[in-house]
Amino acid sequence: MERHGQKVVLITGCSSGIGLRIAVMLAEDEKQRYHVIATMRDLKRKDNLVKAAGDLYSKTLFVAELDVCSDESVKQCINSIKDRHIDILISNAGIGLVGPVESIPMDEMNNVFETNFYGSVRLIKEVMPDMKNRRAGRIIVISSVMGLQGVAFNEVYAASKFALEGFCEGLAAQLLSFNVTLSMLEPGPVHTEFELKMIQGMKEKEWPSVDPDTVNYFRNFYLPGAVDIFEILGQTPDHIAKRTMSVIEASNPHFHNLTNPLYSPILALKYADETGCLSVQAFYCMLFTLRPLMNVGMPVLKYLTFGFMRKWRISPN
Ligand SMILES: NC(=O)C1=CN([C@@H]2O[C@H](COP(=O)(O)OP(=O)(O)OC[C@H]3O[C@@H](n4cnc5c(N)ncnc54)[C@H](OP(=O)(O)O)[C@@H]3O)[C@@H](O)[C@H]2O)C=CC1
Ligand SMILES: CC1=C(/C=C/C(C)=C/C=C/C(C)=C/C=O)C(C)(C)CCC1
Repeated sequence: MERHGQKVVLITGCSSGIGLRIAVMLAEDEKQRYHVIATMRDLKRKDNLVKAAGDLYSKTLFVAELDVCSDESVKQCINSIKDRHIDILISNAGIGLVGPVESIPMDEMNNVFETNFYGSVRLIKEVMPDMKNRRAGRIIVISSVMGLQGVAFNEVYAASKFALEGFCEGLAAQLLSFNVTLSMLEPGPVHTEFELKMIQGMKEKEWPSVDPDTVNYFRNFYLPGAVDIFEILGQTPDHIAKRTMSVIEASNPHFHNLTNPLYSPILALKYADETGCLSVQAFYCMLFTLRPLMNVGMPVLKYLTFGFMRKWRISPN
């Protein structure tokens, strides 16, 4: 187990998607600068990762069990690492939740917060004191554009990522005095199992306790819109992994790291108008009246964004 001179990186949620790709990309580093501890809550799901790592498995990439929802599992995993020494922590594990709010049981909402918000907090709390002591370390949190901008029918997921953004914004300032950097990655749509669960899994679902208008808006407006957004803006896990690598390698990493410039016009609406009316109205129009235009492509979305800004007499700068 070669570790000498290598940076120890711990990543959560590596059984699939973004976590898997980040783990493999770091393990493949030509200069072998990273000792990657790729964790997952269920080791029975490690086959895809092991296959993707190939010869690097047990050389630069190691697999360990870690469930971000369990104090015991987090402690056990961190205690199993030599001197508990982690140079780079990548908090990636997360789950989505889509659908009309009135149909979602409170325990499902709790589970999203327990995983996306408390899962990252639990991990950071366990690793940060050692980083502070050593006056060195890097923490990267995979947030989402939905941590900066709410999206209809994703209210609870967005709330969990907003919570994470708020928590980390405070912490990032505190950590600077300990020479520890904290950076958020805010991807837009990425083609992973997450997409399948958030879109495909929703198509056949019944909503017996929800009024027919809301079901109609969800099925016939939101879902086709989300399909378009994934088609037009969707990135690959490889793209997110490359961006993560550049944050790791930056001498002064940024706090926010939006991975998808095509999503920027949507976010610009929010920052252009402090009353919030512009983005709420624009989202309303994009969802209910203008969605068919979106599959003409992103230039249309950009045009619409600036159109709204002109209408509201707001300058883009
Ligand atoms: N895909 C997208 O469009 C976007 C995703 N993101 C964020 O990216 C991150 C990764 O998602 P992505 O790769 O797309 O989706 P995947 O569903 O492919 O991966 C999610 C990973 O998180 C793991 N996970 C879930 N719960 C736990 C837990 N309690 N403990 C440890 N691991 C857990 C899953 O493990 P298991 O296999 O056991 O379920 C899986 O490995 C998430 O935080 C997500 O919110 C952000 C923006 C866009
Ligand atoms: C932008 C936009 C929409 C959908 C956005 C989606 C679906 C974004 C998904 C982001 C993801 C998956 C982030 C993960 O963390 C709507 C509602 C169709 C209305 C028109 C504008």
